[in-house]
Amino acid sequence: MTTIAVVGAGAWGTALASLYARGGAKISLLGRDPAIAAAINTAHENPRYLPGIDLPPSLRATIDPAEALTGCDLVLLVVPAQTIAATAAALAPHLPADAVPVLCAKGIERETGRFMSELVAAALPGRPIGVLSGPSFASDLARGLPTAVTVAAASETLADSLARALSTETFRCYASSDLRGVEAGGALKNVLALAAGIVVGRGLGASAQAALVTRGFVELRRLGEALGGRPETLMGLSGLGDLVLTCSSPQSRNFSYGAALGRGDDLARLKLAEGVFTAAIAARLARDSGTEAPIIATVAEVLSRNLTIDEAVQQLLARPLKREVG
Ligand SMILES: NC(=O)C1=CN([C@@H]2O[C@H](COP(=O)(O)OP(=O)(O)OC[C@H]3O[C@@H](n4cnc5c(N)ncnc54)[C@H](O)[C@@H]3O)[C@@H](O)[C@H]2O)C=CC1
Ligand SMILES: O=C(CO)COP(=O)(O)O
Repeated sequence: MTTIAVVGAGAWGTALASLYARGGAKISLLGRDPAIAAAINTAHENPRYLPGIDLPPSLRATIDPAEALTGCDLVLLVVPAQTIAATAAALAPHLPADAVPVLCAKGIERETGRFMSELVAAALPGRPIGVLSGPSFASDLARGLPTAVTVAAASETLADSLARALSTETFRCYASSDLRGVEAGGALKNVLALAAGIVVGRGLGASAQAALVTRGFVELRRLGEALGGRPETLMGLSGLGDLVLTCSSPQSRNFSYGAALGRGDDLARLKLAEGVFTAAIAARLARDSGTEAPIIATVAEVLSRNLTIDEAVQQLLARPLKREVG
């Protein structure tokens, strides 16, 4: 049986760990906050990140890396994208030599433009790497609702074996060897979910929302390909699938952040919205690769307060007319 360690006791890490604990797997959950670990172990709830959701009593959380990581075959890294490099480096001394890191964060390092797999390859050299990404809300997964995602690794054999090890009766993992395509889709959809939220929060209507998602997908596909992803991956669960989910539901924190921005609400107390950190670097990668990505560029400008939302809408509508395809 595969022994799994989950690093990060936030919403997604807790949901994944509870899924595997329910399935009877050998699983440990590594957090940072002793109060949250204690609540998971005794009240079987994560009151901060998954309030009101019953966790399996067999799930054990700890804040001790050695306790969580000793003997693990797979280590799921489920911390915010901008902290992945530091987290991987801190884990290195505790990780068994043959443990495979599986990245579950969605983002691009904002200062360098490096993808999560590049950061982890540098911090944990010589290890094969997996990526898990796709349309999957933590609260859905934690409640045992059916969910399907993509699990990628450069080697097809490893991707197949990771997909087998990480699938359960309710969680279906499709294998892929397109690591970059899976990572690009997950990172870019967050920026587009911010845009969809802005459209809804500003009251621009369902027609504008559909146009935004469709043209947003064109950008995700174009830029994803320019960054090395395969078109079929970008049209799959980790690209189109996750874009559709997060651009249409207030359950998405990126969508909600965009909606708050669109309404002019206070942003201070909102939850993690990874797109906020990815937007500017995604816009820069588009510019550097000569890829047309006006929605992504506009989101970056709005977030940095260089454009108001009304100016942004006007600018997008005033772009020269063009053929839809080509
Ligand atoms: N929540 C969801 O439905 C899904 C989230 N994800 C991705 O998973 C990643 C994590 O998201 P969530 O768990 O939802 O976020 P969260 O905000 O619920 O939890 C983040 C966790 O990371 C820890 N953390 C924060 N800063 C840290 C640092 N500097 N070093 C180490 N740990 C740190 C926090 O203590 C917390 O346990 C994100 O990249 C997100 O896009 C992917 C799929 C679904
Ligand atoms: O990635 C997710 C669902 O697949 C979660 O989306 P948010 O981070 O926007 O909540």
